[in-house]
Amino acid sequence: MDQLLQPGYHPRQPQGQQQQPQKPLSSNPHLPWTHAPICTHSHSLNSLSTKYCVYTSQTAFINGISILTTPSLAALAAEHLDEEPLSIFFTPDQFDEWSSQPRPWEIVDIPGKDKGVVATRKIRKYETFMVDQAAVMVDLEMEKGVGLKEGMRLLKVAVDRLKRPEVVREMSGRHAGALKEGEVAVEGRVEEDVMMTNAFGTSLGEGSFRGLFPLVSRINHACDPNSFVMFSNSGFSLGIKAYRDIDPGEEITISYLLLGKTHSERQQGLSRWGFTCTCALCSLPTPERNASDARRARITRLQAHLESQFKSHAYNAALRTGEEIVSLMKEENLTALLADQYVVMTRLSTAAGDREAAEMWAGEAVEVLGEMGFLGTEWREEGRWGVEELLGAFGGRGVYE
Ligand SMILES: C[S@@+](CC[C@H](N)C(=O)[O-])C[C@H]1O[C@@H](n2cnc3c(N)ncnc32)[C@H](O)[C@@H]1O
Repeated sequence: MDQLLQPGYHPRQPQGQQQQPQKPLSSNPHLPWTHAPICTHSHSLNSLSTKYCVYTSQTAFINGISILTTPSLAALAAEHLDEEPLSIFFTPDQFDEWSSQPRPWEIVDIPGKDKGVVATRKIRKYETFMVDQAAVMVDLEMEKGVGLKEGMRLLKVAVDRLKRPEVVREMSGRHAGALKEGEVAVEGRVEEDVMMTNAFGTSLGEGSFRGLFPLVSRINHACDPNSFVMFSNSGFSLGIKAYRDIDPGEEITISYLLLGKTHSERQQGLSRWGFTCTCALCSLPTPERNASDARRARITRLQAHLESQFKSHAYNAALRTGEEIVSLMKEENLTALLADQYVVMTRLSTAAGDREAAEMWAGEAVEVLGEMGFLGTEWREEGRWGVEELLGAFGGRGVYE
């Protein structure tokens, strides 16, 4: 459930010739792609001779999309190119309201962070206030299989072929623009920098990808964020929703890391983005920060304990452990983790034969998961989320899987 920004990092190498952008074909045998795929083959032992290509549709989505992947995953991707994000994240009423109003945020300069996104009106708790669609998707297996040089060459082709390549190139890659001393200008370097700085971890079918979402890429990190990312099933669209009410002028933030980490774990996890976090949680006075860290470390220990209790069928003891986890997560304001914990409690109560408790925990889980948007847009009306339905859909989640 946690949103993750996962720019894959690999060291820089010199590059070869410039690839010229190609024009869309007039009579097109490659539909739904608007350009002839450009392909290469893997030379890694794990995926020897696997074919990877750049597939572009300039007409799909908001900015067009380029996908670097295998022909079979491209065929799967082709089934989703007409995905309409508004109908995924909004009910028809919300859709009308959304369409008739200006967007409730703007991209502005934020001191010390380059750009960022701020609210222009009050955003309500759990409101979806931004939708975005991938502009570039890169198969992680391709990156490993074809090597950095070839991967960067194809990435540049992928960006060149977009409807508006500048949407990607104007993003602030950490190194984009300024060559370091002794560094050679290489093909695809700017594009690779932007991917490293701005891409999210996402998926398509069985494949893991780095996905570049132009709007969401402007949102800065906070360890106690006011917003979170929700992906569509295809992985091509996402919605940003508020964890709590956000005031006009307040900066929109998401967490680039899994939630629940201690201060030192967070700073270490964020080091790859090249900034030291000064969010409200990281800036707490030392005694309060230590107390928060102690609660977070205890949650981690208790989760391991609960897992062993579950495995040894000590369900009632596991429920008591789980209750302490719930209370600590509430103190730490870890809403997304709480939703999972409520599912765990439902499952434990069911295993313990306590139907009443199972229904109570299922109610808590459904409330949070529903409000967060994980049960679809009509979850309140459907009334179908009892214990069995919840465990059927979400029972595989939890700390003891
Ligand atoms: C996904 S981008 C966010 C948007 C970016 N600020 C921009 O101007 O496009 C990630 C980069 O933003 C900066 N950033 C994000 N959160 C930050 C924070 N809390 N403090 C300082 N810099 C931050 C870092 O340079 C990071 O590598």
